[in-house]
Amino acid sequence: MTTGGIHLQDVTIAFDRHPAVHHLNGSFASGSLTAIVGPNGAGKSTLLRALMHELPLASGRIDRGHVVPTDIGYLPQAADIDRRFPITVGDVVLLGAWRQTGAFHAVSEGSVSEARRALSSVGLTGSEQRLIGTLSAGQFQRVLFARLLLQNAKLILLDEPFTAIDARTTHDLLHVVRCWHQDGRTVIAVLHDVEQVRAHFPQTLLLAREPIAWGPTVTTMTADNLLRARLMAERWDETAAICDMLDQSAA
Ligand SMILES: Nc1ncnc2c1ncn2[C@@H]1O[C@H](COP(=O)(O)OP(=O)(O)OP(=O)(O)O)[C@@H](O)[C@H]1O
Repeated sequence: MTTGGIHLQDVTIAFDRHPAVHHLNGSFASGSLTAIVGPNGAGKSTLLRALMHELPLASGRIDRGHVVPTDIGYLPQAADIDRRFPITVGDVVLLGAWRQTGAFHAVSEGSVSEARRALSSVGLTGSEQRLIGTLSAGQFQRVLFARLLLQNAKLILLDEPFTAIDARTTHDLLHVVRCWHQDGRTVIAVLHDVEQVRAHFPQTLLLAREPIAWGPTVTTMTADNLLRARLMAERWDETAAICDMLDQSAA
């Protein structure tokens, strides 16, 4: 499943002209498994949203190779999802089949069987009829992974997929991530657990609004680099305007 890789050239992303990510250059190789790590407010979620076309760039460019928007599977942070909506587990998983069904077409028997299989592979066999509001946080995260399985995306973006999730669920969902990687999909995950990154993610982008290091995890996740990222975060000027930031880094 080749995507041609995702190439970033001098990418800057800003909100109201305040830069959240700036001067980011580098590539996510096709089929790579990368963690994005950095302090709170480092621009990690912002970068994911730009990768999935949700945010415009203030400058620079992202070349997504052969990846079109429908090839991208995205898991937002759990806090961004409202679970009070009265729909069933089966319906949430079937949303992953929207590329086949479109907006107004009936769901095929094939998609229903796939949804059932996807739920089984995340340990939720037979839970199709449950309302999502009745699930634990870990069970709901399994459902969202099942939806991604059904989507069959080439590029998978996960925003803090294991935050506030129990160890058993994390273990099971890390297995799903490994399978995606073995299938040759490109997987990028925002994570905070340094040991988890070292154990399971071969590549890391260490971000503190600007890149601290990007490459093999063994060379990027050093104590020195982690300290640099933390010190950068302590010095952030939240009111800095985009032009000032660009001027400073050119100086
Ligand atoms: N919609 C928005 N409007 C204005 N500013 C925003 C918006 N989203 C993010 N920001 C700002 O952009 C910066 C980067 O935020 P982002 O959420 O990308 O950081 P993060 O690295 O994902 O942080 P965390 O680890 O806390 O989730 C922060 O200063 C944040 O306040």
